[in-house]
Amino acid sequence: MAYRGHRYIHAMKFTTTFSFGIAAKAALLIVTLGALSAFANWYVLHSAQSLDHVNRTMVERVAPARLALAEAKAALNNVGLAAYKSMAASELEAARAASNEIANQIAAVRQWLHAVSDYFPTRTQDSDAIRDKLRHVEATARQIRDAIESGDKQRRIDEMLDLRFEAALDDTLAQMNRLTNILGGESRETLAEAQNEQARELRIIIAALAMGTFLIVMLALALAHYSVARPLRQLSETALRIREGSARTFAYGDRTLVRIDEIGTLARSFQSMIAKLAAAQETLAVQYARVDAAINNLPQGLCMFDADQNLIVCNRRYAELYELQPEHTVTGTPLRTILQARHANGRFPQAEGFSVENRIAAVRERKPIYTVDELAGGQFIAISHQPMLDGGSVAIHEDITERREIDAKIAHMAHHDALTDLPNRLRFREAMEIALKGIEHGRSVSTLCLDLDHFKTVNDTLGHPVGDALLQAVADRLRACVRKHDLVARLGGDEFAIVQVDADQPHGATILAQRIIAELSAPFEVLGHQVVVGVSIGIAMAPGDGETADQLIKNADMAMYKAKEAGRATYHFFEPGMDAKLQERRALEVDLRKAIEMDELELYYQPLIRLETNEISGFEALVRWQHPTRGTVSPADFIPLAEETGLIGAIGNWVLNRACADATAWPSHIKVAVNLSPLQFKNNALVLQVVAALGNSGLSGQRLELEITEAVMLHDTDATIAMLNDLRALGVRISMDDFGTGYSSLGYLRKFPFDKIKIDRSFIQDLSANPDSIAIVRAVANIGSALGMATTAEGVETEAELAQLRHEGCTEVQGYLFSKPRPAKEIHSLLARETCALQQVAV
Ligand SMILES: Nc1nc2c(ncn2[C@@H]2O[C@@H]3COP(=O)(O)O[C@H]4[C@@H](O)[C@H](n5cnc6c(=O)[nH]c(N)nc65)O[C@@H]4COP(=O)(O)O[C@H]3[C@H]2O)c(=O)[nH]1
Repeated sequence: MAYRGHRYIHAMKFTTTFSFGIAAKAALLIVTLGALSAFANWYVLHSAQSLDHVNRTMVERVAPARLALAEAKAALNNVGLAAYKSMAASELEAARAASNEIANQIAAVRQWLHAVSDYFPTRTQDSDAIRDKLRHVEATARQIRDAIESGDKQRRIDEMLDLRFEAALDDTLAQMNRLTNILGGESRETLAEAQNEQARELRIIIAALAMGTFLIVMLALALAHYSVARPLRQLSETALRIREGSARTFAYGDRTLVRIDEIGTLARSFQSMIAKLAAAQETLAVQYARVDAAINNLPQGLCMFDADQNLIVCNRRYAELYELQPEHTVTGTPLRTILQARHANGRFPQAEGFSVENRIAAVRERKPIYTVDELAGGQFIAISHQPMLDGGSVAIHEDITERREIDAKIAHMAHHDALTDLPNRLRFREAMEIALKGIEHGRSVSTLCLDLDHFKTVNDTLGHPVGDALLQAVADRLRACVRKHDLVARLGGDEFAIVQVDADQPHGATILAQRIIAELSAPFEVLGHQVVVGVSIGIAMAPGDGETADQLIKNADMAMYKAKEAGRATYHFFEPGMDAKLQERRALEVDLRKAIEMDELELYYQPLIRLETNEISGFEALVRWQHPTRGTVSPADFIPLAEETGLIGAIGNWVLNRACADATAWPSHIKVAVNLSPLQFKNNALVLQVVAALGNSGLSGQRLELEITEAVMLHDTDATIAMLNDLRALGVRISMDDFGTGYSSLGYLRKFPFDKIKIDRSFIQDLSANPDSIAIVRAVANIGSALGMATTAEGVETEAELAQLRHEGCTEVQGYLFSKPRPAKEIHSLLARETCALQQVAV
């Protein structure tokens, strides 16, 4: 707006200045012509007046001259002669006066003659003749006066006067009269001639003036043409070239540009405007090139149509997307032609309801359109079509095929477990909700929650890759177990769930659970390992056990825990009241955390008896939890919970430190045995923790015994053995605990030279009833003896068991027969009375 205003003011200024200049020049011309005309008039008038004046002068002067001469003659006639003749004094005076008068009159006549000579050069001769006569008259008059003055020459004067003076006067007068007459006539002629001459001169002057004016006008016109019209034409041509866009500079030389008038100003304005336009065009060209590059490099197709649905512009991607030929992307191509071309080459949606006419009609409605076209080959194009203010439209076409695939993949990932590709918890919940809607129509829905038995051990011992492969294998078997419309999901870890619909309940869920247990109980071959796991299944049925997905999942989960408690590899239906147990477990976890913080844990010690000497060789540290309200909580209850929740690390380290510290108060030959969870071996700092416990307490490494289970040996064996060797290097003894309950691989005994093998309590309790147990105990005792390892029998409760174990070659025993685990403060009294007690059982 400011720019426009500026231009307008500039134009006004120019117009005003230019008009003023032209007007000033025209006025100057008119004034010049007027002045010339006025001068001509004045000159003509002046000339006429001069002639008239001459004429009048001549007439005026001839008359007095003539009169003067006549009077002189009369004076001479009347006075002069008589006076001269008488010579009377008075008369002489009169004669002198008359003579002076004659001289005066002659002077007047001479002046007249002078004027005649001036104005009538043709009469100069006549004038000269009269002058001669006058000289003669004068001479005569002088002689007479001289004669009068002398008085001697009276006679001669008479003679002279009589004869010559009169004659001279008459002759002179006659001449003058003749000349006067001639002059009168000549004066008129001359005047007429002069007037004619003046008229002729006037005509010439006027003609000259006219010619001059014409020339001036022509000159002015030429000048105007040269200085105004021509530059204006140049400017107009330049303006035209500017309009056509071909003007790059003001192409008419420097002369116009350096002019200091309005044309110069205008030309310079044009020059500046052209320069600015050129710069603007250059900028525009650069910007256009950029925009063009940007448009053509857009990953989306772009097209613009005018109000008549003719193509204004489209980019390369648009042509590529629809495989359009170059002739279809030419500006002006109708939308219909383009759509028809797309239709013909198969780049238009083939689905029902899609047609060229429909699409044209939709565009014509001038409303935004957002649509996704599915093209042949499964390609999806998202189209965003926007009407423009000028009636046209602009559209963006984007190939979203890949994005849709990614979206689908993301959606799949959001709803599926990456490891097994089974639906995840989210998807399972959704499926449950959908299934539950069918309850109103009499459909049955049951939820089965599955948890693998011993999976944790597999994972901890064989490593995650085996655990993962096992989960995948489990998923495959589960898929094979269910019907098409049932859904198997992995909820996380080793937890799976199934929603079973339209089955005859509870029979259907029972059959399914039994089938799954049977399938999953069969050994798995994973990554070169044969793995045996079981599964515990909890079942909840809608609507009796819950009407919402969350309720059913929660209740099936509780039932599953019940199945685990029931001995694993079994299933359990949800029953009211189970909820409380789960709550109980959670409460226990919270309390355990608190217990660690509040130092509520305590160590009890159970003696180990060396059969060779019947003496206490050491004590096994067994953790106890003195709960303010629950009383003493057994480690069998909270150690698995601590392992599941990761609290075992803190508990294990506390036990280690406490046991070492307590043992320092015992006799120096008494050892202390500490249980280590397999999970503690996952911590690389275990060796350091042991060093710290020994260092802090001052206990010798030889007095510390670490009990590990077979599970420790299953996991990352090399690293574990390295750790065990490091511990051994501290002087610490390593025992294999609970031998016989796990895989009982004799290979472990070869891999690491344990100091002791502890035979699990279950074999001891079976000794009397089960001959196999005796054989196992004997074999272990023999192996221990062969490998130089001590063998400790756990859970010895009876004399018979003791005798049998002694017989079989066990080197050490532990059990209630000797003592239950006792608090640390009782160790000394236990040691004091050991001798007599052991004397009794040693028999
Ligand atoms: N019926 C019967 N039981 C006997 C007899 N003699 C000993 N016991 C019990 O057998 C268990 C021996 O410990 P374990 O096999 O290492 O089994 C332990 C051990 O695996 C674990 N545990 C205990 N304390 C710790 C600990 O500090 N750290 C770790 N990691 N585990 C521990 O808890 C398990 C159970 O510990 P406790 O309840 O103290 O149970 C102890 C002990 O009280 C007997 O004659 N008859």
